[in-house]
Amino acid sequence: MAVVDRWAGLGSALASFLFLWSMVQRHVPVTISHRVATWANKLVSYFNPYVEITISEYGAERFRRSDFFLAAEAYLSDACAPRARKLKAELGRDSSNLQVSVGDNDEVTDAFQGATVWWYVVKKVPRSNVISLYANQDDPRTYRVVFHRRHRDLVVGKYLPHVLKEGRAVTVRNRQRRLFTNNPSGGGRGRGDVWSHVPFEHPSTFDTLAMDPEDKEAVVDDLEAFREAKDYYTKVGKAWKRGYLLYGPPGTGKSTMIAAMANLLDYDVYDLELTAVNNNTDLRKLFIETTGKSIIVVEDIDCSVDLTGKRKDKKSEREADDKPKLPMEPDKDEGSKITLSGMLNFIDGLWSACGGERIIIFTTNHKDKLEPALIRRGRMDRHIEMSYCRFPAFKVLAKNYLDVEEHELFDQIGQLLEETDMSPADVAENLMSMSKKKKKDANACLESLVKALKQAKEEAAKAKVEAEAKKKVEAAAEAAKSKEEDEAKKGSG
Ligand SMILES: Nc1ncnc2c1ncn2[C@@H]1O[C@H](COP(=O)(O)OP(=O)(O)OP(=O)(O)O)[C@@H](O)[C@H]1O
Ligand SMILES: [Mg+2]
Repeated sequence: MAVVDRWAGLGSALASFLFLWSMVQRHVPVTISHRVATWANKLVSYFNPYVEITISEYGAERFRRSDFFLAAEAYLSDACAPRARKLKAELGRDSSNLQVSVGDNDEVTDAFQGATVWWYVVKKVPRSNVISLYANQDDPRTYRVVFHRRHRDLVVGKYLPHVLKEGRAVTVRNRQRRLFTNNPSGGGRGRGDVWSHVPFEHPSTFDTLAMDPEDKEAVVDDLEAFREAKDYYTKVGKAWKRGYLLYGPPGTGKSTMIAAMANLLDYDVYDLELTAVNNNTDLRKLFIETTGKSIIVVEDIDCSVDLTGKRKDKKSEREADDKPKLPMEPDKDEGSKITLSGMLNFIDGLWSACGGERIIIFTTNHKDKLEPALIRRGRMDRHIEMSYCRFPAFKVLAKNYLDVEEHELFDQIGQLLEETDMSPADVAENLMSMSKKKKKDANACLESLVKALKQAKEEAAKAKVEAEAKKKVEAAAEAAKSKEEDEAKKGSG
């Protein structure tokens, strides 16, 4: 880098010369002084083979740090910090991770396709008599990127875009993922007004998720294909998003799977509570304020909106009838309700393409109650059934909870699980409660599970007998009633 400094020295010598020249230029015609200055500049650039590009911390938008600067900072901390002599360690804004970056007024060297690039971190010291209104801008920094002029095309055309791409990827890798929930409608305009967030720290992964291994592998493959498919979506002219419908009885792992998906893809989660949204306009606003690399979840979609478009809670829905829970026709009072058309726009409206890389997930306990238009392929691209715990899923739970992969009771448990519908949540609870008391005594846990399964089987058989008896009584009452009506008709005739 000494070479660069030597040329920088020559530049400043010539600058001093130009200053002296300006002192005497009032005695010289303007055109001549202008020419001399131009020649001097040409002379410097002719002999100085180095080119410099600066990246300022605050660009045109004075109140926001420039995206390129942030990407360059992340890139340097990842790729070049190990070679820097002065390092700066800080805690990320949302994270507990320690982030190490290149220190102020230091230089690092980077190599790219045979070209050497020098990076300088220059901190502008604030003038003592200036009071800044913006705390962050007290001491803005600038990156100077210096390279030989023969690499100009390479640096501008390839290296800087590479820095931007890699820097953004590092930022995504290092960020603390977040779980967002929507604030009640009527909030302001920014993301902070419509969504609140907490760190997303759910430990679920596909390894700990109990389900049929083949189904699990298919879901993982699908998600990984989606993540890599940016070019494909562009080629076929589709917004880069994918919809999943997770359906099945309570406690079968729908919410757990969403967390596993977020952990696999490294995405944020937006948990959309429809009962807190006033109308289609607010719904759109919420969608627009989501970012890329995110999963937008509507849990219990069948319980959120009814035929008239009013929101209701899960309990009152369960007491309601079996009609589809979203209106087919747009409601007349469109401004004050969420309608089916609003929901469809939410999923595949024009603005859903902004940013891309989003997954939309609906969960439900009653797939049959959903409006077919809402879940047709193309909107909900994949329908995933989460079912009661069968033997392959049980094996995952036994390994997770008890560290047991083989056991003499497995055959019996496998048989019982085929005959009895028990949710993975209930199976897990049996394994866990015993393991707490008996310090992970696998035998005792599995015996307790066998007992619970037998009991559940007996109860199911009893309920079946009772239901059949009730049906018979109802049929007999119905027959007696119609016989009475027939006789009454005959009597009156
Ligand atoms: N398939 C599964 N694999 C591993 N754990 C599971 C699974 N299903 C349920 N569990 C356990 O049971 C608990 C409840 O599961 P979860 O909340 O995912 O069920 P759900 O299908 O979303 O239920 P609901 O329909 O009531 O929302 C989880 O915290 C998890 O510990
Ligand atoms: Mg759930």
